[in-house]
Amino acid sequence: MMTRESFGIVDVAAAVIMQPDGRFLLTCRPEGKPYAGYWEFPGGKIEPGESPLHALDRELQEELGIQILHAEPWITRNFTYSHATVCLHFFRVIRWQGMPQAREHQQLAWQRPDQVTVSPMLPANAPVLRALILPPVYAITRATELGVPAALQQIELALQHGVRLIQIREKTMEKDVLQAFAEKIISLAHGTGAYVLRNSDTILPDTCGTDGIHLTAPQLMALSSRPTSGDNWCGASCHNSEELYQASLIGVDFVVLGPVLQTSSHADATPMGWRKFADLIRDYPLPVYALGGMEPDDQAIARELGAHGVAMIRGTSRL
Ligand SMILES: Nc1nc2c([nH]c(=O)n2[C@H]2C[C@H](O)[C@@H](COP(=O)(O)OP(=O)(O)OP(=O)(O)O)O2)c(=O)[nH]1
Repeated sequence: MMTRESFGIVDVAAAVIMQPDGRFLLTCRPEGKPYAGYWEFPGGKIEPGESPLHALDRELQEELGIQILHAEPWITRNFTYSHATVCLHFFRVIRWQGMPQAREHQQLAWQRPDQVTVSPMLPANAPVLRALILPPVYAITRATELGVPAALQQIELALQHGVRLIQIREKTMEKDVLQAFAEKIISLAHGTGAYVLRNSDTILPDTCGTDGIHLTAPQLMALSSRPTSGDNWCGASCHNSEELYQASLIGVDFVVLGPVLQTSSHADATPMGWRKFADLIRDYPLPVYALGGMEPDDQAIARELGAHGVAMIRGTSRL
């Protein structure tokens, strides 16, 4: 029987073991393995007949002596090494039993997403570390509808409730008003360490002080490469598998997929529902935010189905 391994693809399950304060565990590959001395997420090869989650549970027991109590599927990335092409199935492990111990005499290090202090890292893992910096909630402005003072108040409150990623999505706002609005948001957001992206359909220039761009789906489909330099964030709006594929091809940092549920901001759009959402993002390489009718409580279901988090326009006022 032809298996994925006979085509040279090695399936691997890997864990982002996360503390409530956002720190996660990296381990150093022991002597005797390819890339010994490189840092990686705990995990290992999936054996024939095993599900990725079972394989991960087995590996974490063998390597660290812990048992998974709650894990969420996250992203799935392929990478070609000289020894093999690996397909890495990442999970976020939120609860576990036991205290991680170095059962294979490997070094262990708890790290912060924005401040990784160990190296070298396995080459496949750079985008994974970058993805871990992304916060769980993506807030989208609606000042055209609310008026600037109310929109600023809503953003200020959202920042106080921990929101760390904001998109300015004012497509019809007059230039001077938009620039003043953007300046205020950027100053509020940067005061808390939050990132601000500008929607590519606004008239804000790329020198306006935002931390990157959010592409509309038509703009995403028209591009042949990622528009910003590596340091700037680049997100994209997707509604179907073609757009998701294009986003992964040009290598944006994350996507927003929807509408998942009915939403008054796009009342004429047919929502895809959670089942289709989960089907579309299964084995997808980039972090995905669910969009469309999202409320703060929807974070749990979105993550359970493999999303990175939720994007909200109205829901931010209920955080
Ligand atoms: N565990 C893990 N493996 C990774 C990561 N990133 C990455 O490219 N890999 C690659 C390295 C290896 O080619 C492959 C994992 O294979 P492995 O040899 O460590 O698997 P294993 O623990 O089952 O080892 P073994 O019993 O076969 O010796 O996946 C990561 O973050 N964690």
